[in-house]
Amino acid sequence: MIDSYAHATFDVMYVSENIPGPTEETLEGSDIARNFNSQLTHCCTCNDKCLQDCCECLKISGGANYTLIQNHTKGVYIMNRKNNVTCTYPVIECSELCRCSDNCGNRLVQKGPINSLYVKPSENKLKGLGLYTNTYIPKGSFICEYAGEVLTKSQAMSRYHYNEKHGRMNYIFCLNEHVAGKTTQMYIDPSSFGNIGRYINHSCEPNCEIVPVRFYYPLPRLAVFSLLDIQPESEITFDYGSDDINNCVSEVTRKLCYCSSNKCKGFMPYLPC
Ligand SMILES: C[S@@+](CC[C@H](N)C(=O)[O-])C[C@H]1O[C@@H](n2cnc3c(N)ncnc32)[C@H](O)[C@@H]1O
Repeated sequence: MIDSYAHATFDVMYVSENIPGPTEETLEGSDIARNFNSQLTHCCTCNDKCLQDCCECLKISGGANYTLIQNHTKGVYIMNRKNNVTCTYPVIECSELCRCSDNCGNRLVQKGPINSLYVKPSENKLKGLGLYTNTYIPKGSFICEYAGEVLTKSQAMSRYHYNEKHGRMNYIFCLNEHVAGKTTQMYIDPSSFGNIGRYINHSCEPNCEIVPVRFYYPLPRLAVFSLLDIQPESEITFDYGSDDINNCVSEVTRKLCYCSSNKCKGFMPYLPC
């Protein structure tokens, strides 16, 4: 994958995609590993371009994943699926394991992030840094991954409490993956190993969402897709708690949200405990 944002800093090791966190010899650790392995090795035998009716990767995904739209300069692939479909089927892209060509329309996230992103302090300094775009992004576009270490719940909770105790920002994202009637929960932490997506702030009225996408290897990718047309110089945001998993904590302990949307709920979502 080409990721032109890759760079080294003294406190963050840049990784373009999710990496496994520390091994955990527990039931939870082996459950997550089993789930990952069961997702491995999907591939198709299409000759060139993949079509919905015969491509195995598209069949598992419940239909076409992406659609090519044309504008006057170039074609752009956008997400083709409604939210309820995304929840029921995993998004599986074609990959090196498949026989189809590299130009197959079912390869998007693996081509890497768009190249218009930059990091700067947010308008409200209390949010810290934020991720911005210097070009227009059409609705449905893939922007970048939110990549870091994949952790079990107990690992995530212990890091979360450590961050709280030491007044450090929390980067851990809880992914609820709903596939075939089963929900798998996993935690992604880009604080020490992360990519450009680690700078995306929360908004109660976001312009992006996270979609789990798989190709080639079993860890899911957290792909950030635009929910709206995004204008140049806008901040990229998603809702950290869109599954409404946050009602188990009293409001006293919750952090204030500075997203400045008219629909702001006042508090940041909280990790499920
Ligand atoms: C994934 S990081 C985002 C990048 C971070 N702002 C930075 O400077 O590196 C998440 C952290 O950013 C801050 N943050 C993100 N969205 C926020 C919001 N809407 N209101 C207040 N703080 C926010 C919180 O400290 C949160 O723990």
